[in-house]
Amino acid sequence: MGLTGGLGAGKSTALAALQRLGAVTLSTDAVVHELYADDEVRDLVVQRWGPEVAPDGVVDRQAVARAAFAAPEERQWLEQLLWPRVGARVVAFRQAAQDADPPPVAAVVETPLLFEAGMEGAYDATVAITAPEEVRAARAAARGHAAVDERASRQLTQEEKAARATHHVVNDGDVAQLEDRLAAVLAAVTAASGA
Ligand SMILES: CC(C)(COP(=O)(O)OP(=O)(O)OC[C@H]1O[C@@H](n2cnc3c(N)ncnc32)[C@H](O)[C@@H]1O)[C@@H](O)C(=O)NCCC(=O)NCCS
Ligand SMILES: Nc1ncnc2c1ncn2[C@@H]1O[C@H](COP(=O)(O)OP(=O)(O)OP(=O)(O)O)[C@@H](O)[C@H]1O
Repeated sequence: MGLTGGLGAGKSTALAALQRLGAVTLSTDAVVHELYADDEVRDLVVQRWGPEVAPDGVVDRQAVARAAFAAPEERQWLEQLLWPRVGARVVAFRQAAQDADPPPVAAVVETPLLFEAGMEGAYDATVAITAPEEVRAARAAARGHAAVDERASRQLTQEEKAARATHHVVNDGDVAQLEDRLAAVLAAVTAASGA
């Protein structure tokens, strides 16, 4: 299953809840973070944007975000560098889930740009997590991400994500409520796949 949602909607919180419910999970944001520890990736971003994006040889993601969201072609360059590498990790994760005995309840991949990247066809079902705009904006602001407006403008709106997804979960209560709603989604997905 593919899981998505806007900035600060609660994707990571939902992914953790799904893991508690017995799913195996992968966060593509976490994969991206790991990829920056790869020397090849680090050297390529330094070649493009200069040593200030990796002070002391360690990639500073805030600095990368500022450089990447400064212009569409910079963002595109970064996405073209990272997405194939992320894709390879997703394929390996799904293969491992398929080979597991006993099989997990579900294999869930969190992908913020699931629909924007045209990846939805790769999943049997998709779920969009949304939250009331004011809650989401406050949570996103508390994260202190660089280039929040630029990230948001590269994404579909919450309404569009919800309309495209097989399942839509509103994260407007506490974490226990979110988990209950996700349990219902898991039950529906499992029933639909005949598992
Ligand atoms: C720009 C980077 C360095 C910022 O790192 P940072 O630690 O500040 O943020 P993090 O990676 O945790 O992402 C937080 C959120 O930002 C948003 N975001 C990330 N990349 C993008 C993007 N290319 N376009 C729009 N929004 C994005 C997502 O909503 C994501 O959940 C990093 O996100 C990155 O390398 N992005 C490019 C790769 C990508 O497209 N990742 C998305 C998943 S494959
Ligand atoms: N139902 C909830 N109740 C209380 N706090 C929540 C709830 N859902 C999420 N949060 C909090 O809101 C913040 C953002 O949630 P989370 O990290 O899950 O969102 P995200 O969509 O993955 O964000 P990002 O786009 O920044 O990666 C976190 O600090 C999280 O603990």
